[in-house]
Amino acid sequence: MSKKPVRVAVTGAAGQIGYALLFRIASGEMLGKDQPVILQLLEIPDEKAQNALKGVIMELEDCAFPLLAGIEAHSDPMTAFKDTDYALLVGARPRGPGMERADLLAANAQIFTAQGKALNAVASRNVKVLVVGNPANTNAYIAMKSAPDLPAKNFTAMLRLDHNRAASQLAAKGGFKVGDIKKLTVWGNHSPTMYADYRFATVDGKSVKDAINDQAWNKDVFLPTVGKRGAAIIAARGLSSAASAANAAIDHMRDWALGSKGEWVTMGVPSNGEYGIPAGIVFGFPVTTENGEYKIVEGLAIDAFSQECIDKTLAELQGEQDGVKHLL
Ligand SMILES: NC(=O)C1=CN([C@@H]2O[C@H](COP(=O)(O)OP(=O)(O)OC[C@H]3O[C@@H](n4cnc5c(N)ncnc54)[C@H](O)[C@@H]3O)[C@@H](O)[C@H]2O)C=CC1
Ligand SMILES: O=C([O-])CC(=O)C(=O)O
Repeated sequence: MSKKPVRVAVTGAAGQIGYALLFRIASGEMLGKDQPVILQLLEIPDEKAQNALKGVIMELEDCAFPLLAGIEAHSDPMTAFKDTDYALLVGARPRGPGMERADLLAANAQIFTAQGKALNAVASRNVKVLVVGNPANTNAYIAMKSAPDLPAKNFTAMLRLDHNRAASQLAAKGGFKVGDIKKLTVWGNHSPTMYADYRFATVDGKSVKDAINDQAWNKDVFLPTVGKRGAAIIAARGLSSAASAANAAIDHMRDWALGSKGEWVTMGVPSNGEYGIPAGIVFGFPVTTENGEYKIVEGLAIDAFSQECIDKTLAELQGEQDGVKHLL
């Protein structure tokens, strides 16, 4: 018997990431090739954006995806999020050249307050929320705090792009196949302060750190390259990353919904105090996922260098959180 369709809300559906994301959700890459989906698409109530959304919907129709059980266009989160099982909060202003993601805080914070409230009011009580719009960790925190009737653990932020970038850089450096790298993680904020950590990573059971054996490269090349990759793409393309961001969103949701089969993945999730991160801070952690739930990998040794990196990214997140206190 075929499965009952699930509802997937996507905001910013007519934007660049939306355009790289929706077709893959509709083709079953996110929730499985046997899972029908109803897309509930949100754009701002502006004629140009709504027209662009219409065009995207026409293209979705023209793909004749067998798993696409319905498409809705919305301009109000209260209708877009009705009964939704998954919510991908992409819609927000992207940064341009010379901006840091934190510069978007003021512009984007109100969006996530309103959308958190709407999720609280109308979404499925089990809704799985992924915040992509920047600054992603703090926006996820804002949405979570604005939705007190939903479980806090259902609000996550995207650090998977950083995780995938780190894997790709390591593969190039060590001559590994990217898919063979296990137990990699990125701690903290989706910003240049993030700490991509390959101390535990393995390829075929062997230590990646031992194989690379180059702390100067780690500190002076790898961490800045991964941390500033978003800016490098803006400098090259004139626009922020979109296809790779959509790909990471698919990876994040797929693993959360369908399980990581024992492998570590990175998700930005509200801390319960793990590794000394104060409860409630939405922080990148290594997690494993099973049966629709994620679990933070605990008990990892944190050396002095790692602690310094973690403290730095935490301090930045706490600063961002302080900056939005008045909205919550
Ligand atoms: N977490 C991550 O790893 C990454 C995050 N991003 C962020 O994702 C966000 C979206 O990026 P793009 O798609 O490139 O931007 P874009 O400007 O191409 O599209 C954003 C869309 O969101 C819509 N929008 C704005 N406010 C909205 C609201 N309140 N409700 C619904 N829709 C709304 C806009 O009309 C626009 O169509 C940006 O904040 C960007 O910085 C981008 C790449 C990676
Ligand atoms: O850098 C940006 O503004 C977009 C983004 O988050 C990324 O590519 O990591």
